[in-house]
Amino acid sequence: MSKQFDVVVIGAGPGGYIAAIRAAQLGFSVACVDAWKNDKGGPAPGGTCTNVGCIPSKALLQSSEHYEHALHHFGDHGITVGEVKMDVAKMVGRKANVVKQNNDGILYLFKKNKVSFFHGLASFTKAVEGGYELAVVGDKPETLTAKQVIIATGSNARALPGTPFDEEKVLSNDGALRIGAVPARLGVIGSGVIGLEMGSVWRRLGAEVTILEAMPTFLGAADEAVAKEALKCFTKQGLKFEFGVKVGEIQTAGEGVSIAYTNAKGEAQTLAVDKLIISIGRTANTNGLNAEAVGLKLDERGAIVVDDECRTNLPGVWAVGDVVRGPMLAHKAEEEGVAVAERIAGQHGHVDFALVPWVIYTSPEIAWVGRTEQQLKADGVAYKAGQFPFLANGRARALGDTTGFVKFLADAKTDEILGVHIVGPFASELIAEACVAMAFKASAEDIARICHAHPSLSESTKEAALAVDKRTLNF
Ligand SMILES: Cc1cc2nc3c(=O)[nH]c(=O)nc-3n(C[C@H](O)[C@H](O)[C@H](O)COP(=O)(O)OP(=O)(O)OC[C@H]3O[C@@H](n4cnc5c(N)ncnc54)[C@H](O)[C@@H]3O)c2cc1C
Ligand SMILES: NC(=O)c1ccc[n+]([C@@H]2O[C@H](COP(=O)([O-])OP(=O)(O)OC[C@H]3O[C@@H](n4cnc5c(N)ncnc54)[C@H](O)[C@@H]3O)[C@@H](O)[C@H]2O)c1
Repeated sequence: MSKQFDVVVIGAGPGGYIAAIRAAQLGFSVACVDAWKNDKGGPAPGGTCTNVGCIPSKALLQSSEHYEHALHHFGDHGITVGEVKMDVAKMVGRKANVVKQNNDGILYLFKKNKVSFFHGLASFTKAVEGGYELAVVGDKPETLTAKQVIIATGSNARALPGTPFDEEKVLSNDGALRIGAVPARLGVIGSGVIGLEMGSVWRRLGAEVTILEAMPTFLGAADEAVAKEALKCFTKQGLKFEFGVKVGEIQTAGEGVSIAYTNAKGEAQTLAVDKLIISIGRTANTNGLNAEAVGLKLDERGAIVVDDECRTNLPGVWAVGDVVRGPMLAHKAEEEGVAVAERIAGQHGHVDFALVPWVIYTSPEIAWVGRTEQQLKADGVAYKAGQFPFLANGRARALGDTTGFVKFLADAKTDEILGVHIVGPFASELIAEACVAMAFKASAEDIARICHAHPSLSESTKEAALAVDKRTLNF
């Protein structure tokens, strides 16, 4: 006997669990099915983000940053500590607890919002009158029928051809978060977000980290000035980069890992490391959905084809998050999940893809929203730029972190803010003001006229807005 719901959500990552909660808030009967298993085989809702992504990576970044401060920066504050040691097992255990708190939090939210949760793999069996039938294979097999289906099945790490992840020596994001002891030499392929965040964690803990990147330049999606400043800082910290490389054979026989590659000059090189993280992007995950049973359309890269409003080619079937086009970010998945639930309810769900912020949680942090200077040039937009360094900010000096700057880009004629780019302390938090301002189509002058608390890092945002009109007060 099948269990009937108005809405069945497949996947309980940030896209899925948020869509399920919003749909329940709107009065629908909702089920959410998720296959993720914790170490004991039990449910672990939250998807990649909670289990092997956003949350655990930030837990390790925090622990390793504390360690680095104790080693190198406490002395500046007059603090002497005894021998500083890192218990990696304890750090990883703390991370596991943080993850579990988030898993439990989602189960609690499902209960609170009366979302029925099923632990298992959901697949389409057939289209039925007014909806779809789905099979759940898991602890307890179930058959569900749904008038509307929201697919939020996320993504998987992309492997290099011929080099599968063994999670012992060749690590995806999953293995990179579970390393049990600091490797003496860590290799990373790909200088994107995961490479920088995970490379930073293990570098702080004492590994010699070498990052091999195929592109000739660093962080092509970021504003060039930000990328330049960040690269300078990371290099000073000891991360080693090689750009413009072509990775060849990777050997794991014997001790460690050996990576053959050609450098930017075309010279054959070999990198020998103890562990290797491969972070070269992710691919949409539709494994196990049985898309063929209902004729769900995928693109050539395996992502579900959707329109701007997350509608698939099938009536009543929607898809959100990493499994569809667009940036693979948790907050983008969440926004799409909310918008889809609202559209199902006949409301005007809306996501402004131009205003999805990016944050890289390194030290310095990197954050931006809107267009970069190079994009504005390419688009032929006349703009004004204003920049303010944290070096001139009193709070940053008191914190002991004066790296980086805030940069504003505003329309030359109307002064509307077109992009805000931050590299420096708490960029992840500061960027929210720029998101709000841009959502309300604020001008740089609007920000410049707003009273910001003193002393605060956010004064640098105001000063960068003033700099657009060449009238900074503290620089
Ligand atoms: C190391 C790392 C760090 C990251 N850090 C950040 C960050 O700081 N900020 C940020 O915004 N983004 C970050 N991301 C990206 C973020 O994790 C993803 O964008 C986000 O998780 C996508 O959410 P989603 O709901 O689309 O999919 P996912 O979170 O991948 O969830 C999909 C869920 O669906 C389940 N599933 C799949 N198929 C089925 C099926 N057939 N039946 C049942 N269940 C199924 C999966 O088991 C999984 O639980 C990070 C990613 C990684 C790898
Ligand atoms: N803070 C965050 O928001 C955060 C953190 C981690 C991950 N994520 C998400 O997860 C996604 C995946 O992260 P990622 O770091 O794997 O991907 P990425 O797209 O950020 O970076 C991949 C990098 O690998 C390089 N590359 C690709 N193929 C290569 C090859 N064969 N040899 C050498 N270099 C190669 C690319 O040029 C690129 O610089 C991110 O795009 C992001 O959406 C977000």
